[in-house]
Amino acid sequence: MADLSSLGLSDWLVRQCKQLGINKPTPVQEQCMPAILEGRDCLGCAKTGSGKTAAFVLPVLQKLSEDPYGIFCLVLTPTRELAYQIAEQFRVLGKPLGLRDCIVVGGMDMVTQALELTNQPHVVVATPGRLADHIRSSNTFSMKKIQFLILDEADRLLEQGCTDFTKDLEVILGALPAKRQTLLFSATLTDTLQELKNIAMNKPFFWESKSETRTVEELDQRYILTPEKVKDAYLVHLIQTFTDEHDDWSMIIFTNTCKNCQILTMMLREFNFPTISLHSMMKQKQRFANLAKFKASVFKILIATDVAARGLDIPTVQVVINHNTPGLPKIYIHRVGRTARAGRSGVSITLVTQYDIHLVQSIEEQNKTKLKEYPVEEKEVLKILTQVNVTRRACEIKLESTDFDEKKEINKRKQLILEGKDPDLEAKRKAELEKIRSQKKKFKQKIQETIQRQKHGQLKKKLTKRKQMKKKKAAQATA
Ligand SMILES: Nc1ncnc2c1ncn2[C@@H]1O[C@H](COP(=O)(O)OP(=O)(O)OP(=O)(O)O)[C@@H](O)[C@H]1O
Repeated sequence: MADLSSLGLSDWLVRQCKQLGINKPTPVQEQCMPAILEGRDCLGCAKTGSGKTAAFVLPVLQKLSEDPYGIFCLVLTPTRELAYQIAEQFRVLGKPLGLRDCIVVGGMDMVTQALELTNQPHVVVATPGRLADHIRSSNTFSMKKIQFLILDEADRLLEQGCTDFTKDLEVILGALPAKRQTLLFSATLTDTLQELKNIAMNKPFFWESKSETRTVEELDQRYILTPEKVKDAYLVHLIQTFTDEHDDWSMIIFTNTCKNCQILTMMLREFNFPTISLHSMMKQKQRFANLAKFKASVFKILIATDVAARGLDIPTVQVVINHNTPGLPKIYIHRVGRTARAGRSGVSITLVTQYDIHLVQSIEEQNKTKLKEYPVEEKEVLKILTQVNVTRRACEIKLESTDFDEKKEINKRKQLILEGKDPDLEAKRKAELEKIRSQKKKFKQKIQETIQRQKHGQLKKKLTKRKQMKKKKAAQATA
């Protein structure tokens, strides 16, 4: 295996890596870094926890040290917490350069970000929505000279859907030079490969880890079959047994909605489990504070929605529990990838109800691995069933009394005001965007229908003509 200096990194950068415990390159780093240093676009698809962040941070810092200017590099990532994590890696590794970075994410003060952007930082790490807002609303900074555009978790940034980033990415790409290096990384790239290649300008270098499975060998993937109504009792029992059998541990529990996240946190606290939550209905400062407390092991259990499913690198996490079975195999891969990172071992346990069997089958099929059953004494679970369900119900009632849903709207408005935006104007803008989208959709449908009608018409004409020809031939034959 090559070493970091033979891959083209200067001594100062190799020394920085060693300080971080990065002594030998991982496969994705060994394969992708030389191509990036040669100036090529690159698509890197490697398993969770395999060092994809350093695979792009290191070559960017190497190139920046040869020609320091700002804005040199733009990194886009789907969540705010990931943006902070990536910026931290740039900062620590790029310290000898006096690296100036700027984090541009939602939920934080826009004016402060705008001032930082005007200082032309070397590296900008952003979530697409907020950066697009800055581009739309001001021309006090330019990205026309950037050398690198990086899409971390690229498939998530490019996927179409209700929360897609498409509009914002179009605005951002319009503000970048065509002549640049484009690097795209993710653990689940291949299903959107063509779209990814469209973004990457010139014959990208493509590398993906050879193994058939997307999850690492060190990950022990388990499941528990449980009726929906008994699921929470299994969860409490799992945490209790884990607490009894281990001293130094921490776990992430993924669930499907912000409300469930809130209720499960309240419920587990009733059982004196040190639990904290992370979801998109929380104020941004609270999200960062909770994540910091979990990373510092002040709380051992983090209950999160999929806002935490990708990229977060927290070495102490030994267990990931899926309180709900993820709807897509790739969500499963990213969730369980929060443990068993950088060669460490880890366990994932998915609570599978009678409604989720088909989901587990598609996870096993796509990931080419069989989940093994996790042994649990069912009678032990049934002993606490009533207590758990009563506690959960009490938490639900308590949450309802706080108007959690209405609070969502109030929070959103407050957040917008904090960010220096007018909530009513935002609501109007969103409504207009929605209207344009639905008009575009109707227009597309109309075109499709017209094409279908034309095809149908042409087909009809052909059939009539064929019939007439047949009749003519028949008449000639009888004449
Ligand atoms: N060459 C290396 N040797 C040892 N540890 C490394 C090396 N490169 C990165 N790491 C460490 O491995 C951990 C995981 O790295 P990173 O977060 O970049 O993984 P990833 O591939 O981006 O994972 P995900 O797909 O979940 O985002 C980090 O703590 C990082 O510091």
